[in-house]
Amino acid sequence: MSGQSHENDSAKVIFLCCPSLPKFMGALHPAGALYAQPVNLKQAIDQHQAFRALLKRQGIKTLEVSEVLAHDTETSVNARMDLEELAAKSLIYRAEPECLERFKALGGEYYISEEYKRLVLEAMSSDQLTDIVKTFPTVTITHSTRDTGVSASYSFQPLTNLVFTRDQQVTTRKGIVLGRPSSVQREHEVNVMEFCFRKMGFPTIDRIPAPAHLEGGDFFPAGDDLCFIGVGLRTDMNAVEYMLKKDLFGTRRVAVVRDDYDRNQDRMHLDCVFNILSPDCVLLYEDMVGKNNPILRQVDEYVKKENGQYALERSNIEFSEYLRGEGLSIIFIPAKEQLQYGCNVLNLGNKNIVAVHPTTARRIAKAPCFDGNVEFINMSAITAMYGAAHCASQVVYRDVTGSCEKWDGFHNELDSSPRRQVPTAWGDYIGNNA
Ligand SMILES: NC(=O)NCCC[C@H](N)C(=O)O
Repeated sequence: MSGQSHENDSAKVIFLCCPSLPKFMGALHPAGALYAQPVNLKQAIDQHQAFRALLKRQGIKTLEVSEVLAHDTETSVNARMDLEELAAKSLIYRAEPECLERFKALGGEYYISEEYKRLVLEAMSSDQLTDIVKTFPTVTITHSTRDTGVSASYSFQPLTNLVFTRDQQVTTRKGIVLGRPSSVQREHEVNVMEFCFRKMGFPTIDRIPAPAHLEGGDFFPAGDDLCFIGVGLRTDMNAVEYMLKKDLFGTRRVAVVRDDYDRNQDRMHLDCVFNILSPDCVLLYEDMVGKNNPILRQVDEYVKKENGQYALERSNIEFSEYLRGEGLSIIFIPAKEQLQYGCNVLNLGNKNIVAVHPTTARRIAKAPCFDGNVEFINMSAITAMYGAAHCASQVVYRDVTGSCEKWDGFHNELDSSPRRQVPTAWGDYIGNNA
């Protein structure tokens, strides 16, 4: 059970990840962790909590990664063992290479063995296991001449960007497709999200294979007929071709929005420069518009043929021209607002927009083409990490009927769509907002 047809359909279930220990580690060196600026962790946590509370007020079920990892582990041995298994894959024991032979000769192999690791993990609390999953520690053992006979040093590959739950996957009409991030700092995030989806009863339908790269911030659903996928700094054409070939987008047309020239971290994903506010109104970064613009985006449109295969139908269409051709009105976002995540709004459905830039919020609210509601939320400590409301949320289920009903997850009588079934595990989930 997962899927979304249009960015403006009513969001029902959103995966989030509250900033925590990995963020603390990332804040030690912001640039190395793919952050824009130094990060105040307390502010990031408070702002993220406010974001979650806003979603809850709108009747949306939010599933938080750490809570999901720990969910049921006190009452279900199966859940506990699954988490231990994931932690075992995230914790690496190794011997200092130059000591290896001597280490073995002295019988030290046990201390880097799977057996010892399992013993260690079995005794840990769920919170400890969750921290292991999120920080990916490597423990390097050397031989010591005293006490226990071994000495440890530590290094980590913390999941410093897991807060941006948008990016590890895309949720299309067909369901969740696991991605493959471009940045080495983000490569372990996908397995953690996969674990969470499976645990909460949201099956994934495929996974982008190497060497292709796909990040969720590049994807927008725009109805049964059309979706958008950005190709540039993060997502590549290999991934798009894979998705087209396996019909993972599920729409008749796929608009590939090419960023051939810009490829800038400030505009790393499509959701940094574009967004969908309603069936007929979009946001677009103003300074990339125009055929002669040095950072223009161009659209190649693929159309599904009678044989079920996609074929390239039109190419090199300037992005704003393409949008207008689709009958969409455009609200242009100036550079200053784009840099502060003006475009990175979250559409909760039925034209309910969460905006993180106050001027952009007002710009949308007064635009003649927009007749929905805008709520402003301060996410400055999250934008310091190069993302905002859209990046920090993965909508895994949107209701096509447009219902604004609060959904409890146990049943949804309005949903008659054959491609969606009532979820299993997450209906019982006791999160902060249950
Ligand atoms: N969809 C998005 O634009 N996500 C933001 C990701 C920010 C993160 N620091 C990154 O560079 O990957």
